Amino acid sequence: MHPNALVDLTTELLRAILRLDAPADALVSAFFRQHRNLGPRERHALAETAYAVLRRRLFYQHFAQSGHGALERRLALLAWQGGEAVLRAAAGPHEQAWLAQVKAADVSALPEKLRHNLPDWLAGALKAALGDEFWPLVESLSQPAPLDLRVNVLKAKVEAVQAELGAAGVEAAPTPYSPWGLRVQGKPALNKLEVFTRGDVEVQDEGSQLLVLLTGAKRGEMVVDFCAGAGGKTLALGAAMRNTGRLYAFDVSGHRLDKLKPRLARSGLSNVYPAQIAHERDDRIKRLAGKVDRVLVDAPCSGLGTLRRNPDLKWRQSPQAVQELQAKQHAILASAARLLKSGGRLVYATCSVLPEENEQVAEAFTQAHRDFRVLPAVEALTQAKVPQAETLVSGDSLRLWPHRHATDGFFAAVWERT
Ligand SMILES: C[S@@+](CC[C@H](N)C(=O)[O-])C[C@H]1O[C@@H](n2cnc3c(N)ncnc32)[C@H](O)[C@@H]1O
Repeated sequence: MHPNALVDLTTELLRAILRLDAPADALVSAFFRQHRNLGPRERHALAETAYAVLRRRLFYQHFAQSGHGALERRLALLAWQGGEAVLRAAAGPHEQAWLAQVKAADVSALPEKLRHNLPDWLAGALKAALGDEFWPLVESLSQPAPLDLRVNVLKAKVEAVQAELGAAGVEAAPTPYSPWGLRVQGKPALNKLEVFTRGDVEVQDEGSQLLVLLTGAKRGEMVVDFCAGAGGKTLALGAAMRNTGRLYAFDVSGHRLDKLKPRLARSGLSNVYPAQIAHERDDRIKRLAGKVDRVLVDAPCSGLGTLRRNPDLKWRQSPQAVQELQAKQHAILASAARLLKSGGRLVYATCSVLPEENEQVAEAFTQAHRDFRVLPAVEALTQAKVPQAETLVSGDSLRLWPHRHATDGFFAAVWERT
C-alpha cells in the first residue's frame, strides 16, 4: 500500500478511536475486518500508532494544534510507529518541516499534565498511592506491555517449551516470579506455532498467573472461578488442579464464557464446568454454599492496571464509574464467599490500581465477615513457591505495578474461612 494511503487509513482509525465511545481494541479489530487487504506490518503500524496517540493524547494534541490539515492526520504523523521511510514518503514538504519543528521542542519544559497524559482525577489518585514512584509509573505506562506466556503444566514443561520456541526463532526467558511463565522477546505471531495450537501455552500476563497461584488450588479439590470471563484464569486453575476435582467457571456473560470453549479444547482439561449465572446471588451459588475449597473472585473492575494494553481506559473511566464498580465488587465478593467450606480459601482480585476497588473492598469484607481470617499474600505466595514473594506485597495484599514488576497493575487479598 502507498505510504500516504496507509497514513490516511490511520487517520480514519484515529477518528473512530478518539470518539472514546467504545473500547479501542474492539474498534481496531473491527477496522481490520473491514480492511482485510492489510498485511501484518501495515496492521502493526496502524494499531501501534493509534495506541501511541491514546497513551500520550494530551501531549500529541498539544503539538497537533499547530500545522494544517485534519487534526487526526497530524496526530498520526506525530505519533507514527510505522517506520521513518513510510513517514518521509507520506508527509508533504510542509508537513515535514512542521514535524521537524515540533520534534525539536523542549519536552521537559512542558506543563506536568502534558508529560503524564492522565486525567486529573487519576493523576491525583496515583500520586497519592505512589508518591515519588508516580513518574516511573508514568514512564512504564508509555511503553507497550511485554508478551508473557503461561506454560500449561498439564501438558508440558517450561524448559521444553522455551527450547521449542527457540527452535522456531522465538526468544523467551522464564518470568521472574511465576514458575509457569515465559516472557517473549518482541511480539512474534504465536498462534500458528504448534506449541500454541497443541495447547502447551496460553498468552497470559505474569500478574494473572500470580493471582491463580494465590488460590493454592490442588488435585481433587472443588474450586470456583466466580468471574471466569473467557477463562484465562480458569485454564490456569484447571492445570494447577492437574485436571482432577471439579472446577466451576461462572460468569454472567454467556458470550464471554463461549470464548472459553476453544481454549478448553486446546488445554486438554476435562474438569471444567462453565456455567452462566444470572447474577451473583443465582440459585446455583446457594446450592454449592459451604462446599467449595477455593474461590477466585476476579472481579469486574475499571481495568486501570492495564493501561499499557488499554490506554483508552484512562479516558473512558470516571470516578463515578469506579464508585458503581465498587458497589458491584462488594456484592460479588460477599456472595461468592458463601461458597466456601470451613478451611476453604477465598481470593479477591482486580486489575485496578485504585484503593477504592482494592484495599477498601477487602477491608470492608474483613470487617463484615468475622468467620474469614486474612491470610497474608506473602504466605500464600511462599507456599506456591513464588520467589521474592515479599517484593510483591503491600501489607497483607498482593500489589503489582508495571514499573516495579513489569506486570500489569494487580491487587489481590486472601482469606481463609475459619
Ligand atoms: C476481570 S473480568 C474476568 C477475566 C477472567 N477471569 C480472565 O482471567 O480472563 C470480570 C468478569 O466478571 C464478570 N461479571 C460481572 N458481573 C458479574 C457477577 N455479578 N457475577 C459473576 N461475574 C460477573 C464479567 O462478565 C467479566 O467477565
